[in-house]
Amino acid sequence: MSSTTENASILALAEGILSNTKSLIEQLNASNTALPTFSATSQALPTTPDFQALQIRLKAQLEDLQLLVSGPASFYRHFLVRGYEIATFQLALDFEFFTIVPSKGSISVEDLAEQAGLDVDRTGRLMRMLITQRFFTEPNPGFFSHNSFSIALQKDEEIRSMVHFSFDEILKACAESGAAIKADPYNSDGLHCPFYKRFGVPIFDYYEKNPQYAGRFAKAMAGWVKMANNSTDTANGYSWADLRGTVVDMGGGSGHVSVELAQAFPHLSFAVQDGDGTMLALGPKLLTPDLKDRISFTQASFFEPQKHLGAAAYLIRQCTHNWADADVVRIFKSMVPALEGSAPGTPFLINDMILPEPGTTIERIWERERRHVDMVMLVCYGSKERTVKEFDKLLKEADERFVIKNVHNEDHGALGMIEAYLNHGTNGTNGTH
Ligand SMILES: C[S@@+](CC[C@H](N)C(=O)[O-])C[C@H]1O[C@@H](n2cnc3c(N)ncnc32)[C@H](O)[C@@H]1O
Repeated sequence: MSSTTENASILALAEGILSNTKSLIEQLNASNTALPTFSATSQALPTTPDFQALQIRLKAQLEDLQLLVSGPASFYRHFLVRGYEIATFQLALDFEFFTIVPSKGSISVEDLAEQAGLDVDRTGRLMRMLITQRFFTEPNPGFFSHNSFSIALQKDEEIRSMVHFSFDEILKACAESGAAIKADPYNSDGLHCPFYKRFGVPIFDYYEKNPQYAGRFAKAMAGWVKMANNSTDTANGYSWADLRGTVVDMGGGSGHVSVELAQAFPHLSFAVQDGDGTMLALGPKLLTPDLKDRISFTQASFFEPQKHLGAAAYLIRQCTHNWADADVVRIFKSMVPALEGSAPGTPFLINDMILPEPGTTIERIWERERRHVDMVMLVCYGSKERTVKEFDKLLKEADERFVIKNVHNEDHGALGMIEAYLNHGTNGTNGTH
């Protein structure tokens, strides 16, 4: 359940919009940011938590006003054609309109069509459809230029990769959702999900077999960090300063999170583990000389018993959401020998998105952003994002002695941090430090 403006009159909504727009302008003035326009030279907006909170409030009001002003019939008239709007955008990405249209000046429809390798008629029709949605402009008939929204995809290859991969393989997988789930309505995992139905392999195997798309996926993930603004959630989500020793970063990929933490907390060392040797091999290249002795890389599967004993903490970041419940229980079980072999109270840190418990009153847009990612998991991995209660249940299923001691960032930020431990203390201790 999300907080709503459900019973607000359209006038109250409009007044709220006016008041929040004034606050937004004040924040922009205070940070010396020019007011946004559709011009290709419009300045980027701030990404501070205060500004984002205001954006979310305003967007919820704008959305409600738009819905109420439209009414259901007119709303569905526009909703049902989103598939065509998405097809237009997919074509613009596939035919590289965003990079072909020059950053300054304009390009004729004929030149754009020739460079894109597409006929002039459909090039013009696609561009004019996009323009109605506020991507690109047509300053003179038959000549196209960028606006602030289209140029954003030219300027940043990582953000463009995130958008393109979403409109390519992920959209194709989404289109198989009905067929995949109807074929097997009671099973959901990497082999029973729309991605598997579309491509015949689990998603990680797909990228192993298609290195050209694996490269775009890696860039897309870097783009997502910029768009979701979540890079600081791990560093701020736990009291790393209180730890001493080595943090094991399970499923750490190239180790980019360990690198960031090692820079922020120079007293700690990190042992990055990942199942994928190729991703792991990228890690040592990220290391500056001062980090070389503090970060190690080992190929290890988190489904196998954890071999690194006596760590200061075990971190698993953005991995549990890729796996179905039964697999997550296996991952948690594989931690038990290491936690038994470590000091009582050694933290097991699960750093993943946390969904609100049903019935919690929160911002609708905030919840929707989390449910978007939950749907990514459903479609691409047959897995899910979880509430704290769901994590607790899986931990207990793996071993009754798991206890959740703390939850950080539960109701703000993009990623939460569950601080669990294995209660194996002796002499009546409860296992905590
Ligand atoms: C979504 S990425 C998260 C990477 C990193 N922890 C982060 O937060 O950016 C999931 C990672 O899990 C790794 N992975 C998949 N299966 C694994 C396994 N069985 N054992 C260890 N790592 C695995 C993938 O190679 C990938 O690096």
